[in-house]
Amino acid sequence: MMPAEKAPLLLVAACALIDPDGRVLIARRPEGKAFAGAWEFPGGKVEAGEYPEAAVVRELREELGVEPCERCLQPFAFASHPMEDGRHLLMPLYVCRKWDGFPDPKEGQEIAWVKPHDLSRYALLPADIPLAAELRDRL
Ligand SMILES: Nc1nc2c([nH]c(=O)n2[C@@H]2O[C@H](COP(=O)(O)OP(=O)(O)OP(=O)(O)O)[C@@H](O)[C@H]2O)c(=O)[nH]1
Repeated sequence: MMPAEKAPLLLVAACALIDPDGRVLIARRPEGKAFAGAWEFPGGKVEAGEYPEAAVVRELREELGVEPCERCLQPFAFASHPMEDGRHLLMPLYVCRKWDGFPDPKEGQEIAWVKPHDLSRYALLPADIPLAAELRDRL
């Protein structure tokens, strides 16, 4: 798909937590949010003046109550995807294998630990589909 010309960028940062069995944590967007019911990688919008790694740490804390150390966030891939509202999504995806705490959904979202091969069985957000394929092929 060709990105639209001159679309404002939306910078979102996301993270695939990976457990010792190689499973990836995905979360289901709760009711009330855009794309409710779709599965995604934990993360969110990068705020003004924030850098992406800090946004990931903040969002993992807010959404799941886990504390990754920033240096455990490994850049893995990115999504570049036109959005329905005319903006263009740019989303770095990090992977992280070490964090403090147990993931506990703080926003009523469902979570699942999924083998990379099985990610395609979930209704992922469209921008995440190529990322899931990369996780399957490269993890
Ligand atoms: N967190 C996250 N957002 C994603 C992913 N894939 C993807 O297209 N997005 C899009 O990126 C945007 C992130 O917004 P968000 O609503 O999660 O961010 P946020 O928590 O900061 O939102 P808020 O405005 O409700 O506080 C949404 O448009 C969402 O659809 C993903 O894997 N994880």
